[in-house]
Amino acid sequence: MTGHRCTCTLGVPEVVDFGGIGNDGETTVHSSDVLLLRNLQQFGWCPIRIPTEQIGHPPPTQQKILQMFRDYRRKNNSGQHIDQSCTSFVDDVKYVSSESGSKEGTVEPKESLEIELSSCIPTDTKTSTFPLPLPAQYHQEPSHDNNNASIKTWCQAMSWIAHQVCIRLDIPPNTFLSYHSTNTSSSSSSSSSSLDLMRVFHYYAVSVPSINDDDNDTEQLILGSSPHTDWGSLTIVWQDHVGGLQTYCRNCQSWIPVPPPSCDTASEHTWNVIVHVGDMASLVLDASQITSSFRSTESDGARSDCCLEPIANDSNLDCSVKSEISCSSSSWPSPKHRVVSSPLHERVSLVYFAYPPSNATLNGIHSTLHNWQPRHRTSCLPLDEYYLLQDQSSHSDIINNKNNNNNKTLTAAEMLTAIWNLPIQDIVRLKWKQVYRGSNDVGKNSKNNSSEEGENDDSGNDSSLTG
Ligand SMILES: O=C(O)CCC(=O)C(=O)O
Ligand SMILES: [Fe+2]
Repeated sequence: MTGHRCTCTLGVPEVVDFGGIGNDGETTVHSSDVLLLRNLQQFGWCPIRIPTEQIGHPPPTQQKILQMFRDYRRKNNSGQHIDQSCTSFVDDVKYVSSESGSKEGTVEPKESLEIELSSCIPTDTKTSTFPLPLPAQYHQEPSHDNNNASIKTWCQAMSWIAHQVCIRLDIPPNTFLSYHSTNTSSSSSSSSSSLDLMRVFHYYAVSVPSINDDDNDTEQLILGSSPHTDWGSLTIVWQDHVGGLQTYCRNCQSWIPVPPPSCDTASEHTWNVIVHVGDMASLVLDASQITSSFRSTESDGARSDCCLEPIANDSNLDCSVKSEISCSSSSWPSPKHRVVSSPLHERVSLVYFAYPPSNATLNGIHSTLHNWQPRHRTSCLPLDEYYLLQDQSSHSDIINNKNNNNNKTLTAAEMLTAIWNLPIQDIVRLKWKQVYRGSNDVGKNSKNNSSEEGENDDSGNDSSLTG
């Protein structure tokens, strides 16, 4: 499998253990929180270990997820894997048989199940809650005919983890994550339904016959997920022991495997997850404010090893130039990542995509987090690196003029300006339109859209990014 150890000075982020002693998660900042902060600032991702007893439900197993997919395929009367693109619902869970995330439109050899967080909230939670209740609600022993309940439990657990990350970093509520509201159907402007969703992936084992036997050096890579950054605020990934998730090290310009849990550590006693910084968080972040909250209790002995670099105050320095100099200081990069399919082993993962409140804007979140103008942000990641700011439509979509009404391609900087004051929900809807192919489906909220608005993705109601 391609990918090797990162040889540059950055190394890889150390695992953060949420089970450390004295963790009250509220007032005291502990060394594990400092490590979490440093990892996200420096690498844009961080492996986290959480004792199952904190979550109240064991992590999934590969076996359980594979059985689940067999069940859903049977329900969909489809024994097929890759050939035909289809989406269908079993209650709240959407089955997606194939998709593509690349501009080339290549079908990625995987299938997925998708659930929106708003479908997973216990019905007795009528008011907004923060953090979300632990998934005790679904604590019943999962059985084969109870797949949806298991998926909801996992989604709630992943959501809880995302909230814990924010609490530990002292990130203000309703910036990276929304207070939860069950009120998804309300059109009241004061209520903001959560856009968060979880996807369960099954990556097929795919091998490509070698064209030239002598050509041993040429590795045939099959990508279960093409290179991308995540659009939202935070992503939480649980992967099985097979591995295949890789992160691009912009420093040494190579793909680095994100170590999967070994069979030993992949026990029911521990959730091993990865947290990724998403594009929206990366774009709005002023690290200095959060860093300063860590500095304010410098006398705390547990934090004596805290040596966070102050954010560079050369904020007028051109971003791309800064990235040439160093991406190792507090920049909260949105990590580019991909999934390489194994020729031998099936792989499963849970991926929880967290978004800011749906009616927030990047501008508003930015103001809450700090008082800068966007062009003065200190992030050293060049704007071209954000997939949120790229048109990810396949070439054929662009040629067919489906997504780009006047054929004008915006630069990343123009795109940032175009989306800066848009409600997050409009940005997300536009992004899903770019990557979902093979059906009229518009991805997230498609079910809600069709029932509420009675129209498909050609709706004229969407904001346009085409200037
Ligand atoms: O399956 C994984 O490990 C990651 C998938 C991913 O990056 C994504 O769907 O955005
Ligand atoms: Fe991703």
